[in-house]
Amino acid sequence: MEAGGAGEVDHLAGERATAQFDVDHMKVAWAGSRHAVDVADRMARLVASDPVFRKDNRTMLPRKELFKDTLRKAAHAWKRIVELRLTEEEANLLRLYVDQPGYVDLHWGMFVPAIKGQGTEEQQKKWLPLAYKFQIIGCYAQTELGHGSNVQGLETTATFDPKTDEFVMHSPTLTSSKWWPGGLGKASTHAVVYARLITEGKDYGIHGFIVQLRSLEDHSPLPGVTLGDIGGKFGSGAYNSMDNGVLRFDHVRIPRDQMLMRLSQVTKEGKYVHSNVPKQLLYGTMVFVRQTIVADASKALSRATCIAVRYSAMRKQFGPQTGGPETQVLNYKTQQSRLFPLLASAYAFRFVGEWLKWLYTDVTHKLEAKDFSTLQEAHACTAGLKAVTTSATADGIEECRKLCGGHGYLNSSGLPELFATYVPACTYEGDNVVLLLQVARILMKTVSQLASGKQPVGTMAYMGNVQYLMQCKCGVNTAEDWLSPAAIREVFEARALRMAVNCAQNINRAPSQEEGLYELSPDLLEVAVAHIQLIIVTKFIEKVEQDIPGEGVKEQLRNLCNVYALYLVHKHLGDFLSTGCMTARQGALANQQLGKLYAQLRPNAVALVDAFNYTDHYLGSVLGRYDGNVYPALYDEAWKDPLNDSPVPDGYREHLRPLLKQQLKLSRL
Ligand SMILES: CC/C=C\C/C=C\C/C=C\C/C=C\C/C=C\C/C=C\CCC(=O)SCCNC(=O)CCNC(=O)[C@H](O)C(C)(C)COP(=O)(O)OP(=O)(O)OC[C@H]1O[C@@H](n2cnc3c(N)ncnc32)[C@H](O)[C@@H]1OP(=O)(O)O
Ligand SMILES: Cc1cc2nc3c(=O)[nH]c(=O)nc-3n(C[C@H](O)[C@H](O)[C@H](O)COP(=O)(O)OP(=O)(O)OC[C@H]3O[C@@H](n4cnc5c(N)ncnc54)[C@H](O)[C@@H]3O)c2cc1C
Repeated sequence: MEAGGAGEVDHLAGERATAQFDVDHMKVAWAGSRHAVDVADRMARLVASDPVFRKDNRTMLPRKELFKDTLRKAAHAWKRIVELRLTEEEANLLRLYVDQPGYVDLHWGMFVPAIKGQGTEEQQKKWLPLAYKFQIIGCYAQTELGHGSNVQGLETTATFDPKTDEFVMHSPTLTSSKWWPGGLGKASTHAVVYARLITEGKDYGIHGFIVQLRSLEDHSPLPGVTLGDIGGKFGSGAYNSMDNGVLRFDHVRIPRDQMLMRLSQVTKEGKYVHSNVPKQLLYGTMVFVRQTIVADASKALSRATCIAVRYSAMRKQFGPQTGGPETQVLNYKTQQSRLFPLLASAYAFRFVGEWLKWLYTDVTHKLEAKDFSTLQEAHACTAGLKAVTTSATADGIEECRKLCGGHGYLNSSGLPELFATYVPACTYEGDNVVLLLQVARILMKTVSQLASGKQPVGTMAYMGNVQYLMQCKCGVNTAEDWLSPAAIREVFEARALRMAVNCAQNINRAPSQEEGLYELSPDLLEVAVAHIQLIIVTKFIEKVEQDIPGEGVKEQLRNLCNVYALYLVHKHLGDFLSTGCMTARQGALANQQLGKLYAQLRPNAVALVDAFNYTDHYLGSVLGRYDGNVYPALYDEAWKDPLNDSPVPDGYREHLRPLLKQQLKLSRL
């Protein structure tokens, strides 16, 4: 927990004293409201003070024990939620702070939303109360051994039998085995299964079905259902707490009313009826989850940067040639230029995540009113932001590990497990490359419609300003000029649009559109990234333009926003130069300004990570401790490893002793 208890010494007090802003108000800006800070604080402390939620030994547990520990924590969390009558907001936060991936994530995160989004009112009335009370446990079974990205290529079949008014669920091939769904392997009693709907001899493509998998009496798989876990995954602890599973059906029958029928129906005579709605609504659960993944990216990256900033502030190496105390590694300019852009990115992802949540809610209201005009915008923003933020976060966590030197490689630093748990976010809920290509296709379509005078809307509205953006010249003359939000916005808009137009022109030169899209797909990825980075920068600028209370808070956020934008300019300078958006000199000025911003950020760095308001329990890192008292903690932690249970290791008698004795004999010869 935070420092302040009797006898505790705050080794980072000096760092905290140099902050030039009101940390308490920054906590509000980060969390979204005073209420959000208070609820999060209460839930984090509740979890941290409960011994069942202990996690410091997690990476040392064998898989079976880790899984059992996950079941115990999930059951205990549910018990506390019921006993304390927690609200949905409080319950979600409690689960977040328990911080152990498990079946509940998929139950609440995908099974329930799939039924809400794709079930009729009647189906919702039947299934949701069961799910809400945990009388059933559900998962989301879409991906198969043979196909994940290509959802239309799934092979599982649901064939309607009008004689019995049932669907027959079947896995016709090995590759049709469901493979990966979280919670499926050992915990779930039910699944929303995606399968090809076949009726009257015709294949109508992929639809969702609620299928019971296990007995509610003894949890054994139902007849015709084969179930299991798919095996150990990357890293110790980490995502191994999750029972990602395999599922096969051998002609399993389910009642007709277990097809999710909000978007399309099958009558009892076997007639297929499609409601007058876009078929992509079938993908609605994925859009919902991608939006939550963007919010999670800021949590994971802020955790990693919190650990790296606090540790870098206490760690000392070398010193001035003239003698005197050693230098805090955070004072090295190289450390700052690697770490501060990640800190700025954590804030940027937090605010774009907040905006994306608003967009998602807005689109959902429109869909309810049968207005489908913003569906494409929702798809492009959720897919693109999911891809860009998760890739940057995974890379950022790994960079934070390196920023902590050797100690960052220890499990007790928390960083290896955080990385191993986080990195599959680049793959699940849509491989990042596949998702960026979706965004790029939409951008190419938008460019092709510009000539006809169709005005792009939403986050693509800037493309309508094509005449100006294709020829504008960046007006920056001094390093300070880069502090202008208008200048930053313009170069990001010009870069994104010019890259998109260039790519569209190259595609048009190809023998066919399809061939062009195929040949130029590496360029298309960069086009999509440029567009998404523009969105993140724009939303950060808009955030900073709002009324933000608290002494110095707005100034710090403006600083972070400029760091984020100019770091991207520096990193992608090739894009900006090759599209003629700026000159090499202006690029050098941006880098010069970046150096000045790092110097301004330095005295505020520790306070900026304190504003995340993470408990030591949630951080799970001896290096990131609030009090900065790292060395005794590292030393104590080492002795907890089971390898240190005895001074002479198991295996000495069989493998070390004979070897040593043999060497002794040989040396005597
Ligand atoms: C120990 C603890 C320590 C630390 C913890 C720290 C951090 C942890 C952090 C986070 C963890 C927390 C939570 C995790 C939560 C969840 C993760 C768990 C599980 C993940 C679950 C899954 O993975 S579920 C499976 C997901 N699968 C996919 O995403 C598949 C990807 N593929 C697709 O989406 C599609 O098939 C496609 C889009 C790639 C292609 O589809 P299709 O072939 O049908 O389409 P076309 O390309 O032909 O396009 C046709 C038109 O449709 C439009 N379109 C496509 N998709 C959508 C959409 N979703 N919405 C709207 N429109 C869409 C497309 O644009 C085309 O439009 P046109 O106008 O051009 O016709
Ligand atoms: C930890 C974890 C949890 C998961 N949980 C669930 C779950 O709960 N439920 C569920 O249904 N699924 C789940 N999944 C599955 C996940 O959604 C898929 O793995 C993901 O969608 C990627 O699909 P894939 O595995 O088929 O990758 P592939 O598509 O086979 O990707 C392999 C490579 O091919 C490339 N590629 C593929 N298509 C293209 C293309 N068109 N153009 C260019 N390159 C391409 C990719 O970029 C990648 O480099 C989970 C996966 C993981 C890792």
